[in-house]
Amino acid sequence: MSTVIKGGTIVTADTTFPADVLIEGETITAIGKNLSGDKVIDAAGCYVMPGGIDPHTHLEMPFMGTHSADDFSSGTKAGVSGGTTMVVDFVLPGINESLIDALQAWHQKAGKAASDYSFHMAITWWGEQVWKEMEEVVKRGINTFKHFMAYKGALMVNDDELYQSFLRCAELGAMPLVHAENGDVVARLQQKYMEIGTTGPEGHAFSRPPEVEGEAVNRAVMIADQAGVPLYVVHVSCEAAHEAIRRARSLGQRVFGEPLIQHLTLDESEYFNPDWDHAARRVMSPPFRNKVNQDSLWHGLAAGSLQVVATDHCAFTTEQKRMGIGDFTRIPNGTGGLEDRMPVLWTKGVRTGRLTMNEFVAVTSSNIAKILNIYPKKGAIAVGADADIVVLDPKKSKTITADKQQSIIDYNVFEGVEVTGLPRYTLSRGDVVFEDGKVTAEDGRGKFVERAPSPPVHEALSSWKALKTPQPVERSAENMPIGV
Ligand SMILES: NC(=O)NCCC(=O)O
Ligand SMILES: [Zn+2]
Ligand SMILES: [Zn+2]
Repeated sequence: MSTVIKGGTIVTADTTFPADVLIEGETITAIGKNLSGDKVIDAAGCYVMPGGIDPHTHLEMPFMGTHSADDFSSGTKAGVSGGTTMVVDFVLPGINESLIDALQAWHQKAGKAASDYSFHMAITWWGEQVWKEMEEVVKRGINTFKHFMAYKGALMVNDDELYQSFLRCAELGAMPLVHAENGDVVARLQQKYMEIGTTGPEGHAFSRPPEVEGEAVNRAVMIADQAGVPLYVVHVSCEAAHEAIRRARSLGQRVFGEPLIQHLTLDESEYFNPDWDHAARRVMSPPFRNKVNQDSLWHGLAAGSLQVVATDHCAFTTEQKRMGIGDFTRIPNGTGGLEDRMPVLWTKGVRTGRLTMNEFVAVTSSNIAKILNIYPKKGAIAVGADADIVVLDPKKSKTITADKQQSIIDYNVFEGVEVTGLPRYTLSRGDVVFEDGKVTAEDGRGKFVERAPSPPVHEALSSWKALKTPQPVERSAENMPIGV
């Protein structure tokens, strides 16, 4: 069966032009004028763009004594409602747990995904077993390893572990990711604010100032440079972190930065709300920042010093958040956003002139597809690409409300925000998975996307580092001290 998307304007990361798109099976097979197919999707007045890729989600993740509430079913359905057709989730092995066992457990959970997915592997502990298993993980289609520089006593790894793991990534053609915050200082600041009686959600923000993030990004950048490996910094929230990335890139280092839609559009005043629930629902790490930091992130997207907009979707219900009444350090960290990332970014970015439509496509799909080495199978409207497509109607509006969302939590951090520019249709590998405001995708239709190691940036950096490695000085006998 073939499908043709007719009458729309194609928007890619590079260009914009009117054309129809023909899909046969799961793949785009032609792009041009006056195409015909068995089934017609009307895209008149719409933009036809690659489906979004959200490279940072935590679905059904065990964390802080509970589990994130959205699973691979509700999470991917939230995604397709907002035009996102692929998520990349984090496999989180327990301490001393085999990476391969943890990977199998995540495959099990992801069995109900309604759209495609892939995984990053987290390095939560270090030892010979981890070093060995990293190779097998790469063979199983994962080319990214995540490191937490925060969450002391739980997920955090130290600098020596980071360096060893980064070296291993360099050998395997994989890329390290970091959650960059100085976990030791955060732990002390948490203690300080609890001791002086700041027990509410605002204490979470006070204990994670931009400086602790900036320091950690600088450290990770230095370690990656010494290990000779590219680096991807997740949830970049402030100028201090952005500045470290910008500087590294200006020095020729291969460093990528990922702001979240939450940090781009919500600010720290949320934590000063007198309603405890309101403030706690917005507790995430790093916390929301002030407007100056927000502006820095927008500028980075426009300038290209930041490349990707993600969500870090890690949703907890109000009841779960209340685990931290009287002690902000126990509020499960995380917020939702999978359904809202694309509409909010279109509304606050493209409609305001902060981003072009092509930049929108770049930061929501194409750039991350290249970084993850799955381009142009994903992240492209091109012959041969998977037919993961969003038909975005720039006139369609809604007011975001938890009552109508796919996510199973009981609130939405974007509650009341009016968005204009919504999917008319979302297609995943040729199937219409969202249409007319309704999700039509079935659980379990999503496929695991394997990602091969050694993307071009990795290869280039390895060659350059090999060329630049300091060499021993060859000394002849007459230049050596005599009789020693
Ligand atoms: N970001 C957050 O607060 N929760 C999810 C885990 C993480 O990414 O740090
Ligand atoms: Zn994180
Ligand atoms: Zn995360």
